[in-house]
Amino acid sequence: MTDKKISVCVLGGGSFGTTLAGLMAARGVPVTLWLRDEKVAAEIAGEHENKRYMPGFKLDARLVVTTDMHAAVAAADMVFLAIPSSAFRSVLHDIGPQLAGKDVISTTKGIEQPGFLMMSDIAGQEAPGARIAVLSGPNLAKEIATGELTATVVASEDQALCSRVQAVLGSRRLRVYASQDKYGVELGGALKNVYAIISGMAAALGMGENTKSMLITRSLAEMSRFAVHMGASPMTFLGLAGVGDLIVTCMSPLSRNYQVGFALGQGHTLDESVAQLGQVAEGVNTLKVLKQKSDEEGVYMPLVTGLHAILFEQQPLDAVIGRLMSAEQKDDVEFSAFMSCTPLEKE
Ligand SMILES: NC(=O)C1=CN([C@@H]2O[C@H](COP(=O)(O)OP(=O)(O)OC[C@H]3O[C@@H](n4cnc5c(N)ncnc54)[C@H](O)[C@@H]3O)[C@@H](O)[C@H]2O)C=CC1
Ligand SMILES: O=C(CO)COP(=O)(O)O
Repeated sequence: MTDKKISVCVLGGGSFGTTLAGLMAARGVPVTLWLRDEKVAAEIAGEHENKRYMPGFKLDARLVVTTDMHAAVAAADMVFLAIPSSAFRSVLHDIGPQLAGKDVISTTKGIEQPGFLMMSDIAGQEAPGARIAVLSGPNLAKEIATGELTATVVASEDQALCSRVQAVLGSRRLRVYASQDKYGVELGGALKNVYAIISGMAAALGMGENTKSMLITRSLAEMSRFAVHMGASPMTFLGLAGVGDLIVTCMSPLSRNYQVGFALGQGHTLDESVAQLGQVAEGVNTLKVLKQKSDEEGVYMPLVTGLHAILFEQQPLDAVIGRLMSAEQKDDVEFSAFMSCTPLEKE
C-alpha cells in the first residue's frame, strides 16, 4: 500500500452500507456514504444515526453522507456497493463510465434473472473499466456494528485489489481473508439465504436441535453440489463465505431471511412475512432463480424444491417434509470423490 489514504464511497444507506461506512470512518478511512433519501441523509449528518435501518447505533462523526452519487463516486478510489440485487444494475448503470480505473466491491448477496448473473457479472457489464471484487462472509450488520468479532472474504482474481480491501476494511474486530474464487464466494453468499428461510421455519415450528443440524448440513451439501456443478471450487464452501455464512444465517434471529422463514413457520403468508420485515430478504427471489436454474441444469436440490413447493406451489408443509424424509438415502459427503480425482477426470 502507498502512503496515500484510499478514499472510499459506499453506495446504499441500508443496514449493511451504513454499517460498513461507519466501520471504515471509525478507522480513520475517508468515507462518503451515498443514499437516495434526503431526510435519512440529513439525519445521519446531524445525529450520526440511521434511525430507519440501524436505530440505536451511533456512527462516527467523520462519516460524510451525501445524496449526490456522481460527486461521491468521482471523489473515491474504491466503491462498495450495498444495494439490494433488484436495484444493483440500475444504480451501476448511472455511474458505469465513472468507475473506470476504480476498485468496485460488491457486498450484495443475490442473483439476477434472466441470465443467472452474479453481481460481479453485472458490474463487469455496466462498468467494464473497473477492477471488481466481492465481499461475503458471516457478517450480520448489527453484530458488526456492535463490534462483535468476525471475519469476511474478499474475492477477486486481482490480488492487489484484495490487499487494498484488506487494508481499508480489516481491523482487530473484522478479519478480511482473500480468495480468488470470486464465483464461489458470490454463490455461497446468495445461496445460503434460501436455507436460512428453511431454518427460520424449522425454528418457528419448534423442531429439535438434531433436525436443525441435519438441515444446515444437508443445506451445505446441496448448495455445494450446485456450486460445483456451476464451476465453483468445492473448497470455497468449507470457508467463511460458504459454511461460515450458512451457519450464522441459519442460526441467528438477526438474519432477515431467517426472520421471513420464522414468520412463515408461524403461519403468516409470504407477503405478510416480507412486508413486516421492511428490509430486504434476498432469499425469496434467489429461491425462484435457483429452482429454475437447478431444473434446467438437472441438479438435485430437494430442499430448494421443497421450499419452492411450499411458497409458490401451495403444497402443504407436512407433505413436503414427508417427501424429503422418505427420499432415497444416498451418500453423506458426496464430493469427497470429486475432490480426490484429477482435473482431467473432472471434465
Ligand atoms: N444487512 C446485512 O447484515 C448484510 C447484508 N448484505 C447484503 O447487502 C445487500 C443490501 O442489504 P441491506 O443493506 O441489508 O438491505 P436493507 O434492506 O437494510 O437496505 C436496503 C437499502 O437499499 C436502498 N435501495 C433500494 N433500492 C435502491 C435503489 N434503486 N437505489 C438506491 N438505493 C436503493 C434502500 O433505500 C435501503 O437504504 C443485500 O444484498 C444483502 O444480502 C450482505 C452482508 C450482510
Ligand atoms: O448475509 C448476511 C449475514 O452474513 C445477512 O443475512 P440476512 O440478509 O438474512 O440478514
